[in-house]
Amino acid sequence: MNSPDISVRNLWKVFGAAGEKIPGDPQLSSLSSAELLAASGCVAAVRNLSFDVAKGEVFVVMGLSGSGKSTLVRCLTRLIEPTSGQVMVDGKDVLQAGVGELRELRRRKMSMVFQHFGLLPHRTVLDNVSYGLQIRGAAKNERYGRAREIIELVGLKGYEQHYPDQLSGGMQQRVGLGRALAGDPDTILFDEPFSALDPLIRRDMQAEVIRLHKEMGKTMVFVTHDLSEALKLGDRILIMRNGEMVQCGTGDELVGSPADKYIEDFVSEVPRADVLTLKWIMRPVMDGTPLDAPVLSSGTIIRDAISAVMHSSGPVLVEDEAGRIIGQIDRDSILSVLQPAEAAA
Ligand SMILES: Nc1ncnc2c1ncn2[C@@H]1O[C@H](COP(=O)(O)OP(=O)(O)OP(=O)(O)O)[C@@H](O)[C@H]1O
Repeated sequence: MNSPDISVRNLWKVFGAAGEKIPGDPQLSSLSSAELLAASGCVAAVRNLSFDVAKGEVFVVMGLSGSGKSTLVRCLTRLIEPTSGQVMVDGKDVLQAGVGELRELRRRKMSMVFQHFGLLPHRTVLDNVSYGLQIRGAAKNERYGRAREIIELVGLKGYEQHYPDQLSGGMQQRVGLGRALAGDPDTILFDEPFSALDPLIRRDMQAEVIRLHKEMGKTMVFVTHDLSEALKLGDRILIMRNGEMVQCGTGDELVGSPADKYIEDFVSEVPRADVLTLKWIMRPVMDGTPLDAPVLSSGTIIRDAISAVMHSSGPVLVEDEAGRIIGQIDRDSILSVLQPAEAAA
């Protein structure tokens, strides 16, 4: 992994009057959510989480409603005050930051895109996008120049003088995205940004995030409760349940090697051929496999290998990143991961 952009250690957020004493109390902290609520009146929304987000990574936080995703992402910039733990950004602990440092962190390093857009209704698109630069004290020419570039980047050229209520939901979220990008932060935090949008617009916006990530390479922390969105966007996905981490890994790790029954159920509907790579289905090379057989990379998604394998008269060899042959696959290995209807086709 690249050097981490964000490093979270033993982070807790416990809501309730006695919240402060829960993390350090071995008895209370080991209770289930329901037991803790009954015993102390507290809700542990984030429980002892530790993880790193690498520079330039798209890190998805996923879980059912109430699992603690929003609380976690808000704790990263202390929009919600964590109860205990450590959040390191650029080698500094956010939990120790003073008011001024925190303001700088939110203005320059980490911007947030919210589900309900959070736009200023009486300001134009241009003023909404340049707002962050205005409160940083940037001169009018500079902030409008930068805002116009960003407006073009997020596909809203021509709408500079429109007001939020003159735009569709998808366009309003483009403004939200533009506003987050305008200050050129290192990291963008997204809290379920597309869940209020129609499915088609949502797909457009997902593609937009993928494009912007490719072009700008920013670190992104993306909260969603939608597994297909998580798999589409995430380099890695952290799955939460009742404030705890159940598993954190790449999409193919979650689908190919679920940590427990909960994750197994979560990923049960995912078309495995679209997510798993050849490394998950290859077998050792067998005696007698011709060495001039076709070769595919172990990182190939199974769906993309179907044609080559089905058209090959024998097995297909699998190589690792260094070009070493590490296994083989054949028609049966492909058929074993296809849905019954696909396999019959
Ligand atoms: N201000 C608060 N006071 C008390 N409990 C809270 C507060 N905010 C959140 N909670 C509780 O913390 C838990 C986690 O909530 P959170 O909103 O982080 O979950 P979520 O996974 O983001 O859910 P959703 O997908 O519905 O937004 C829930 O049990 C919630 O009721």
